[in-house]
Amino acid sequence: MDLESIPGVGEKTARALSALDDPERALRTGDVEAIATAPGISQGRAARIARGAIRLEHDDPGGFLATDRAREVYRELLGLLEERTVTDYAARRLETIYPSPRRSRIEEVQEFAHEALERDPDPAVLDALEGVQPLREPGDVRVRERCLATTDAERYSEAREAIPELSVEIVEDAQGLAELARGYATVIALDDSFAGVTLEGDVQVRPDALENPAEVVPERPLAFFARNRDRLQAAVEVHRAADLEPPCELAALEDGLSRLDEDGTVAGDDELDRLTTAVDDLDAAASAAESVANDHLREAIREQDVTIEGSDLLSLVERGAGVDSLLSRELADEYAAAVEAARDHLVDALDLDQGESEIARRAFSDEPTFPVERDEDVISRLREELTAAKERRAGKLKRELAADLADQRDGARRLVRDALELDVELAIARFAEEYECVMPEFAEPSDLEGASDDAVGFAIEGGRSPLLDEPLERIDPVNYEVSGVALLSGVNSGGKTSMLDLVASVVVLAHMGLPVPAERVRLRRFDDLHYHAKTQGTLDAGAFESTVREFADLAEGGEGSLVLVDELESITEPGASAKIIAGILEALSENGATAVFVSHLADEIREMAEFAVTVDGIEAVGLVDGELEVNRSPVKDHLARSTPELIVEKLAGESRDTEIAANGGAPDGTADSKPLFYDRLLEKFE
Ligand SMILES: Nc1ncnc2c1ncn2[C@@H]1O[C@H](COP(=O)(O)OP(=O)(O)OP(=O)(O)O)[C@@H](O)[C@H]1O
Repeated sequence: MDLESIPGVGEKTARALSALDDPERALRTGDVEAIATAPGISQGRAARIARGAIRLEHDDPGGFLATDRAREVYRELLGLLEERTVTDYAARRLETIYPSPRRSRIEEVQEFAHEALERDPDPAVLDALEGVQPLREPGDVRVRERCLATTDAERYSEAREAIPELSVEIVEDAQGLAELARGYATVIALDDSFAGVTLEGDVQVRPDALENPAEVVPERPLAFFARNRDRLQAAVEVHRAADLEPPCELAALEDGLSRLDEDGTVAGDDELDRLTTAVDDLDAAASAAESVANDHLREAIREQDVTIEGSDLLSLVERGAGVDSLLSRELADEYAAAVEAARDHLVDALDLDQGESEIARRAFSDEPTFPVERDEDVISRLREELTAAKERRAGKLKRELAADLADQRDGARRLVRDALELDVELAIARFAEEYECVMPEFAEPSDLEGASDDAVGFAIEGGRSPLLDEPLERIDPVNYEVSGVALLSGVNSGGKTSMLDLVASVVVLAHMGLPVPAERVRLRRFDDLHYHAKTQGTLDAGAFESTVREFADLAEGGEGSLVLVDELESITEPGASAKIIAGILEALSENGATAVFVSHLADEIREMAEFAVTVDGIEAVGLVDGELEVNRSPVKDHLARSTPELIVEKLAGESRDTEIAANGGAPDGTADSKPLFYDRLLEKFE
């Protein structure tokens, strides 16, 4: 894919994108999180780039949302969908779903949405999703106890490049290797020439090391799993809770993860734990062993009566001998017992094996001294021995675990991706469930050929606007169908604006490829949506001029457009408004656009227009306790009575009833002049 051909992607961004692991996959699947890992690309920009790539793929000219209000409606709908995601990934991914005029794009998302509607937003799945996040690449791994060695300068550079986790050292000869082995637990020699050389310490000759980095640094593959352990675990739980088909063997992955600590070390191995504890506790255990011996000896000396002949004492003193000699002469057995207790303590406390015990026992000499002291050299040797054993064990376990997990890496990536995609699907499923949505039916132009008279613009049955603040059960489902151009009249607060919001929401969601909040919706595929909200107050001359200009553009290219306009008359004086609106409607009608204009001047506009413009009406069916009772579904071809007319009608009716009551049953027209007045007003409305 030529990245620069994506709308909105210039040379610099293309370069940033090509730094991604698999830019095409990220763009094709709308993986905003992955795109946003490219240098200098924010999440918002990543979503725009993903939308650009989709537009390129579907040859979509863009610009479906042609006005501010249309864009606002899209944002609000997107907000409602995003509210229903658990992960940030899903929220960002939803931003790549936008209204498109292209059939191929709509059908692509529809296919996804159909699958989404099959999903069950089980709370256990939503809970498990809380822990899922896109996988992180492990940071720099440094392994200090192992090094690579070579005599060759070229090989040295190669090694540094291939295995940056380890130090690489240049050596002259086997002597150099031996020196290195003193500083590192393991030395890996890269040159063939060292084959057969035997040296003290763990020195391995592996000329193939650079080709098998995972064997030399199992820490590398393990770091990926260690860094992402909790995320992977959460993704496993999502698959279980949602009963999803897993892309890898869950039990094997879980087993591998359970053997891994977050810092990349292998967990749950008794031998490694024993060695680690022994190294950590060595000093403390040696001190405790000394105390055991000294307490023992002190006790023994205290209880012993030491009898010594004068001549012996004299010879001892003359030889300058100390109490040690006395100990060896008089308390040899007690001393031997005390030292034995110290040795046993050290071996037991550190849980040493036979070879280690042999070294440990030498830490306390048979030569009597008081107080008893450990031999530091022996303790150091023991420490080296234990540390080397620990490293060997850890290395072996890491290599085994890395080999077990190596095959799981791709599966693990899929596992997390599938879990995150499920969140996107569940958000759509929850939206559809909460707003009782259905998939809309698109009437393709071919379906309409030869049937242009009853060609549908849109037809909504039982629709409920998701933009209304009311809870769903308080919203009356409405029906409305328009083909061509229509005026929508109606009582104040009858729901005209809400109707336009509903039409816009349904059309936007349908062109996103998503389900719509209605019992049934049929519509044609539109090229763009021009939704003009009600302007607050009269526009000044400049703003008025620019609005008229906008409509001039519309009048030029309205075929395929859906135009929704709310009370355009407020832009100027009523008389002028009616004329302008009539002119706009004529042009739109000639161009074959679909349009709904909400207006209180429907009657006047109809008179001005040079074609038979349809006027639909949202009517009050009566007044209940001073409140209008409204039939919120517009009546086709029917100018709705205005609220004042309804009130006058009500007053006329009431005063007639009062008169009848006063005259004992029949109105005579003499008792009161009010009914006459109300009737006169009513006549004006006819
Ligand atoms: N379908 C519906 N079900 C329930 N309530 C609704 C419905 N449609 C509108 N309403 C309620 O009626 C109120 C007024 O609606 P809306 O603003 O759409 O009326 P309007 O006819 O455009 O009013 P105006 O003539 O003053 O511009 C809304 O705030 C909403 O609470």
